[in-house]
Amino acid sequence: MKKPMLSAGQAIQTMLEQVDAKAGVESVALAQALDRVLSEAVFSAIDVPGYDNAAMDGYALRAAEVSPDAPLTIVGAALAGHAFSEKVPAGACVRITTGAVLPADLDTVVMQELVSQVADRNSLPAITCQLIPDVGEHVRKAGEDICSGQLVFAAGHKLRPADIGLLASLGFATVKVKPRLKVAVLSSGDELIAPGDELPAGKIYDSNRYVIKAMLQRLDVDIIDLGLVPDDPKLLENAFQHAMAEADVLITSAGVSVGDADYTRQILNKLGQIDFWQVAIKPGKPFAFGKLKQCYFFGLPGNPVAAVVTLEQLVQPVLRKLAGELTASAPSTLQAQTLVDLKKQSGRQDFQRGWFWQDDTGLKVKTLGAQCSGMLSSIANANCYIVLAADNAGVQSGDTVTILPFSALLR
Ligand SMILES: Nc1nc2c(c(=O)[nH]1)N[C@H]1C(S)=C(S)[C@@H](COP(=O)(O)OP(=O)(O)OC[C@H]3O[C@@H](n4cnc5c(N)ncnc54)[C@H](O)[C@@H]3O)O[C@H]1N2
Ligand code: MOO
Repeated sequence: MKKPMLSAGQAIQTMLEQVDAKAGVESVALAQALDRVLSEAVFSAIDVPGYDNAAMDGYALRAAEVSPDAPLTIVGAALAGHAFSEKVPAGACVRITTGAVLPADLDTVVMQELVSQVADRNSLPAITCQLIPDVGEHVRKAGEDICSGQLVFAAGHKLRPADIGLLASLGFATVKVKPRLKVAVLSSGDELIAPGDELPAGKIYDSNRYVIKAMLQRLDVDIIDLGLVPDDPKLLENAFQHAMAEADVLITSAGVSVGDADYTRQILNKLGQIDFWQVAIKPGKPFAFGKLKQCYFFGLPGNPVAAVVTLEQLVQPVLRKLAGELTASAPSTLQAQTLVDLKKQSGRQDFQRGWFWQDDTGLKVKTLGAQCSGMLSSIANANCYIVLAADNAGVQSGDTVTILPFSALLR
């Protein structure tokens, strides 16, 4: 009996169970660490801030000494980078700027806008406060952001821009990260012509390799471009051997369906193994996963939209695990009202391309023209998928549908 096709969830689960994060550690300069995945947990060696300091420009004083009738004599100034280290006598205060060390024995900062400049009984410059402050007001306490010894990031965290700033604030000049994945990419098909070349009749431009590489750039992997490979089993096998020697992953497009020139499966069987080659999604049914010894193989369908959808939905979570990223939670779906009818044949989970927006009554979504899996414009003009379950038989305008906003790979 024919084996039932895997659902998208089952396919992802099957692949995730079979892959382990790439081994190895690299030390990189912090300025080069954006989008890299931490290979070990990061703990802070210092308190941030390192000392009690002013959160406002104004006057540092003892809150208990503030009274409208008792001017506080200004005995000095504490500036950011220049502490006031003398003793502050009773009845006195210190001019202070934002970020300056709070002088010892003082507990509060009053904003300069809330004081009046006066003279004390010896005609020295002094202030009175218009309001009685709370103790500790406008003081940033040592360690209130991060304490020495605190876990800052777990191993597997992918560094975002603010994380780089945080690591700099903790004094890290370098960080230990996982090595980047090496991903080989090829397009196969005798009908393909490189963009820029003349287009003879009956040929098309290779778009898959370009969209695949662009999406992979968002994942911060090293790309090995194996180019355009014609439907020639020997040349395809050579390209696969090249990937096996140099890459952690090979991503191909086309050649995994049932066409006469679909050699990919034969070569995979010869050089490695195929785990599965069909998934019950539309577009994207002819999707193959396998192994070429140490190199993982993802065979994307040739139809351009199917290639994009399978790379984003099925391959992305596996690449993230291979890159050592912490297992991410399932992508967040939203509910929206469709403003168009949606046709659907039952059998496969459908990823229709849609455009969603918010209006006064909630989230709305519509499709933009035909949903053919050969039409890249359907995805280039979209910002989400409308996800219809395998057993859904169509949706009417006004119904509520599940949408999945595009992930970072497509934004
Ligand atoms: N009898 C059947 N025919 C097809 C089936 C099926 O189940 N039974 N599945 C269809 C589906 S679904 C898809 S998707 C395609 C995928 O087939 P392949 O992955 O083997 O790819 P090809 O047949 O070589 O190409 C399909 C289509 O995509 C164009 N293409 C291929 N590579 C590129 C590229 N790099 N850039 C732009 N466009 C590309 C190619 O010219 C074809 O038009 O099979 C269906 N057929
Ligand atoms: O994957 Mo195919 O593109 O479903 O039509």
